[in-house]
Amino acid sequence: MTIKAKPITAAEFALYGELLTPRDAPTKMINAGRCERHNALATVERFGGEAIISIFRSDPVSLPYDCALLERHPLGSQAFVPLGPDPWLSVVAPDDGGKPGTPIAFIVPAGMGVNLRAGVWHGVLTPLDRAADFLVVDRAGDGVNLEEITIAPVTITA
Ligand SMILES: NC(=O)N[C@@H](O)C(=O)O
Ligand code: NI
Repeated sequence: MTIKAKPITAAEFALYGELLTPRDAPTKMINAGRCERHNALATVERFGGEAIISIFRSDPVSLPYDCALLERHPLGSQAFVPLGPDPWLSVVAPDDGGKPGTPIAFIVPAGMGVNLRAGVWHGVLTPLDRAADFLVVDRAGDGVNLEEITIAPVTITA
């Protein structure tokens, strides 16, 4: 199967999570009016455990990219915020009776993050073309919070 990567939109991503990017208008001004607070773009879901903040320093992939490994975190959400200047690839898939359905590949613009809600099938982190660092907020603690599945490779094209 081949799928074409498409620009991410809040509406199309809404089934899977939220976009982490400033809104059209700030929630409020803070710091004596010098700073816009774009508040609560997403919430950190966790079932037990605690929310942690990590940095993922990842090698890149390039398009066309054969995606064969999907995963989900049933006990917590997972947010990725790029620390570098490049666009990146976010692959998600609907749940189809406990298995991933047809994946969807989104191109996320430079500087924009995403929050994946708990239990959402996704491809592991995929910077595009250049290695990149991401700030990651997710859940650590007891229980199995990583379910991986190998699928028939899906070729993701530009
Ligand atoms: N396994 C891990 O920490 N990373 C994945 O969850 C990922 O989505 O990249
Ligand atoms: Ni993950």
